[in-house]
Amino acid sequence: MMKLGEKHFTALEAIVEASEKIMEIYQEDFTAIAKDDGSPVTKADLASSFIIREHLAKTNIPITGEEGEKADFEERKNWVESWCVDPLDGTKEFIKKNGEFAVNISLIHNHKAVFGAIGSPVNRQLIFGGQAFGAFTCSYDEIYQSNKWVELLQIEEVNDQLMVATSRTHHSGNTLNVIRKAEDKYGKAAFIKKGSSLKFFDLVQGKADLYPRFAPTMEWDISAGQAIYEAIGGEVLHAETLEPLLYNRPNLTNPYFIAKKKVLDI
Ligand SMILES: Nc1ncnc2c1ncn2[C@@H]1O[C@H](COP(=O)(O)O)[C@@H](OP(=O)(O)O)[C@H]1O
Ligand SMILES: [Mg+2]
Repeated sequence: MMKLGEKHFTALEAIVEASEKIMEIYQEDFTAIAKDDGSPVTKADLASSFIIREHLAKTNIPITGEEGEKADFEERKNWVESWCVDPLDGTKEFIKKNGEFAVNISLIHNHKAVFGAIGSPVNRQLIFGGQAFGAFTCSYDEIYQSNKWVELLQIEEVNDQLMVATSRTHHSGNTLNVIRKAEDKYGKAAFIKKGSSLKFFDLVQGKADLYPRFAPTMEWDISAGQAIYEAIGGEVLHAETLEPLLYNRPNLTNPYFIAKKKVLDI
């Protein structure tokens, strides 16, 4: 297994520092404004984006992110390596003040998510890793104490009761079809409802077996989680082709997908 390098630590630091700013704003009376696409944005999204960009600028690797300039595909198609950043994933949950938001950073290499890190600002906990590194969890205070990191175990079994992760706010009929199919094989499912990429905390710890998503998401919502999950026997598959999702695509909106344990057979 490879050890994390300087750029990976820069990403972890960026998440910790951005999270501190997010939590400062979380305690205040902030307001949300609507973006051009109608989705909400707050001072916290923008402040977090600024901090993360400042950190990642040290790596000289270009960035695709939810907030800030997005390069055209004409330029992006030449990128061998790029960061993909969601400075505040789950803005709706942040506004509702239910704690279910996250900060996501992934590293894309030739369209594949090779490293990912997700931070929970409320719990001050990180998950991070990739196929070359393995996957780990640690608290925000432990990023430079690798002896305190907990290595996440390879996922080898489906839970006795099938556990399905779902969005708190975005659903569709097809999600139910996939769940029914899995239930035919594994019995009645129970649900873990959670906003944002925090769902990947449940997936990588094996608590959730399946996360079918037949509603829109963007590259920065899922790529970090995919990199970590793939390191330990999880997969994130295009719902139609059943191929792993690729990134830095012309269209940054993801296809519908199914994230699941590899051992879960549907
Ligand atoms: N109509 C839409 N188009 C694109 N992405 C959407 C969308 N509706 C929701 N999303 C994505 O779904 C994410 C929330 O996921 P969930 O429903 O699992 O909590 C949002 O993250 P942001 O809050 O960062 O915008 C957003 O990126
Ligand atoms: Mg998001």
